[in-house]
Amino acid sequence: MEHGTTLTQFIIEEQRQVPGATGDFTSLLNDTLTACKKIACAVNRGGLIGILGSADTENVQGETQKKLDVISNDVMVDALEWTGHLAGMASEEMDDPLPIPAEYPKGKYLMLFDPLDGSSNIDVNVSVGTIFSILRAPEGCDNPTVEDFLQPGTQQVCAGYAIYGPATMLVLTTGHGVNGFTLDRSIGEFILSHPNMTIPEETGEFAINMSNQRFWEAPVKRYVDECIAGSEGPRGRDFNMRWIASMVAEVHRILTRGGVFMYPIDEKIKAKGQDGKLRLMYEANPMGFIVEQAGGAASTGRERIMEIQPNGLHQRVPVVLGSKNEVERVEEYHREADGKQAVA
Ligand SMILES: O=P(O)(O)OC[C@H]1O[C@](O)(COP(=O)(O)O)[C@@H](O)[C@@H]1O
Repeated sequence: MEHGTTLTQFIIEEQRQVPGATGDFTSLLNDTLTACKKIACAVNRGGLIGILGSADTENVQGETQKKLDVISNDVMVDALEWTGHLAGMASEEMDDPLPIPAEYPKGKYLMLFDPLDGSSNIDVNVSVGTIFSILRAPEGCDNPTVEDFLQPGTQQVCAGYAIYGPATMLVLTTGHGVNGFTLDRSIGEFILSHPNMTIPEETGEFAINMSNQRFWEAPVKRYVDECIAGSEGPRGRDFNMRWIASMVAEVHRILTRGGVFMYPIDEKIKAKGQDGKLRLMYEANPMGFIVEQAGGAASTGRERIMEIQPNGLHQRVPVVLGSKNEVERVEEYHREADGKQAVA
């Protein structure tokens, strides 16, 4: 595809390779693009129209919502509920699945999304984003239950994210590689700018919230200590560290120049009775699909994320993703530690 290709043209030409494609999926993606453009506009003008700061409401995660969390969620719902392509949708900001109102036709897809990822960065003007995952709805399903959404990541039809940074970009996969599109505000179109994004297997860059170090499990402590020990240590080479606190921005950096991103389980998270920080259905699964399609790997440290059978809409999981060799090394350290624990 030559540069200058719009995302709509890209998807239409890709769908022509899909036997029996009806155009539904292409339209659903177009509706999602429109929502992301509207969110980009709101994020961009946030300080001018008084929508920065907290909404003083809590979401199902027990987190205080930002005004833009709520606004972005409403934008996604308004852009998607009337289109006739969805049977239902679910979001980080909504406790339960949202059925399609009776006055609108129902469709054959389910959409899960994190309307604004990296919320802690909104007010400080650091990159944030929207993450989405598209699944097929069970045949003839008009009113999807939670169970209908609980499909492993391997069942995703499409996964993508919009990143609202110096440039607004949209990166997605439909299972045929990963492509990045930049919003050309002069024409209001996403244009192919990063064809066939791939993650190098080797990297010298890791990302983790170091302030949680004292709570980490032994395999993560060992991996990070060895990176920090650099050329004098067992890895025999130096590593750089990054932490933006927006998963979208971390994954985008890794798709652009490699790296490994970790939000492992730790004693602090366990003490809250949780299984991780990040959510499986609308953070780990879509990012796992994108990373794997770009030649990387996505794991909990102990298993492939995309093979997890979900047990809840807002289920949390540990996340280790990025350059394949590093993810496999972290998994190896978990096997060794668990093995030692199993023997002990
Ligand atoms: O606050 P911490 O521990 O640095 O965690 C940052 C992580 O939490 C998140 O902000 C969670 O996502 P939300 O902002 O959608 O709740 C990730 O984007 C990011 O990687």
